[in-house]
Amino acid sequence: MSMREPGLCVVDVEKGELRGATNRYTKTMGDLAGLYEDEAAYQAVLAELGDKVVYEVTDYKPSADAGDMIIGVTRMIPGKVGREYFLTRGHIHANPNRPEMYYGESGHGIMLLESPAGEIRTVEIGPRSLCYVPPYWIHRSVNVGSTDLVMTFAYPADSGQDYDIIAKAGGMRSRIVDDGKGGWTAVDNAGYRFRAKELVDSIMAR
Ligand SMILES: O=P(O)(O)OC[C@H]1O[C@H](O)[C@H](O)[C@@H](O)[C@@H]1O
Ligand SMILES: [Fe+2]
Repeated sequence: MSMREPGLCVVDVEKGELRGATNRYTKTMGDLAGLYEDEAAYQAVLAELGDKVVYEVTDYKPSADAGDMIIGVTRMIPGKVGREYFLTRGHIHANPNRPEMYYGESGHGIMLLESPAGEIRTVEIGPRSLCYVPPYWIHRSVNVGSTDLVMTFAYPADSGQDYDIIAKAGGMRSRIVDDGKGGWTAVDNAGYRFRAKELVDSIMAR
């Protein structure tokens, strides 16, 4: 690795972005086709939101070198598709043994995690919560609040993102839905298919 200059960015909690970021990544509802359980509700929300940004990431990426680090901010608007709260696409790191941390800035979120073998964990994130995503866990954030969910994150620069792992399993094993009392609950995803043991073993060997 070569010497690099120190950096400084400022987390703008109100805007839900990182001032001084080198990249911006945005998703509209149209980019999230096939992720929600209720297709009719998805079409209705899509028609309502059009090209509105549903979540965005602003990050500072000095390099993609092993040992370097990416820092950034993610912001997701509140809402539901049917009973299901707004979510990010979700991924496992392409180098699956890389971790991540998320720090709650504002709003109320859930980090939904799934191991390659299909175990599920949920971590509730509010302001000043620091969530540790260990190596090998598939992760997706969900906004279960009524305001923007804003989180700061950091992860190794050579992590990468693999989205196929979720798509091939028919989604994540659980969905985060309205519990009917203004809160949230995790329910089974009826379309979920467990990964073959050989695939789980090969991921865990990396
Ligand atoms: O990549 P997605 O699953 O769409 O999630 C959006 C973003 O979530 C987090 O903030 C990660 O640190 C980003 O690297 C990722 O791109
Ligand atoms: Fe990640």
